Amino acid sequence: MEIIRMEDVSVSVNDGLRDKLIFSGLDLSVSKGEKILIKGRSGIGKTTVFRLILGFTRPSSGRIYFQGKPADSELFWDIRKRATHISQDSDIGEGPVMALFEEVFSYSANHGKFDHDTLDMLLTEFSLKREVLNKKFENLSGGEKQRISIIISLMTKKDIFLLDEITSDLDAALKTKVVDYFMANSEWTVLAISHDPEWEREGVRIIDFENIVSNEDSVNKVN
Ligand SMILES: Nc1ncnc2c1ncn2[C@@H]1O[C@H](COP(=O)(O)OP(=O)(O)OP(=O)(O)O)[C@@H](O)[C@H]1O
Repeated sequence: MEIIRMEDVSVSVNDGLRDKLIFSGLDLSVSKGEKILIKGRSGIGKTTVFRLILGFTRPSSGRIYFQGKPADSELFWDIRKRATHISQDSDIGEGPVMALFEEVFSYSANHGKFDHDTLDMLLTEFSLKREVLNKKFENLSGGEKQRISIIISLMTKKDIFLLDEITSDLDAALKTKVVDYFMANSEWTVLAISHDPEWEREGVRIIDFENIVSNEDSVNKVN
């Protein structure tokens, strides 16, 4: 079943001086349960695709459908209820890690989703000791921050995962564990932006962003 469809989508942003085209001509179809790896050079617009899916960036032209329906403000709310975005910026908070969990799970959208057993299971799964919960988030290593972000995201019980470079600071064994975890659930739809070859697994659709959009650079190259 197709859950997300983009047709001929262009995105422009105003950088304060002028409207700048980020890309145009994006066609993308995502089926439920699919695992997709998005590759492409820095700045080409990969994260922008996640923002389009969540409705935080609107297309300047083209169409977005969610389960066959044209996406409007109401539908973007439905998507946000089902989707979790782990940002490339792993600095998601300050203060004790446990307080961060308490804060995230106090939001009305996440009410009732916190449970200690799942947290313990996920800490073990990703090789974190329970003591990490008492440490200040800002003092954790990059890899620890990434794993805490992953755990928070998993505990919100969503089924669409938008993962932006979530394994960049992990060692090889942990990269494998994280990718294994996201691959194992056939119900989850996973879109991962990554430069890690670890994501290039059998069954993963690899999209080279460079090949599916046009942008000013590619126009310049042609001319
Ligand atoms: N709100 C905005 N205002 C101005 N420029 C923006 C805005 N949002 C995105 N951009 C620009 O659009 C381009 C694409 O950004 P995006 O984050 O999608 O790229 P990316 O492919 O994910 O890059 P990276 O791999 O470095 O994360 C960049 O040049 C970025 O500076």
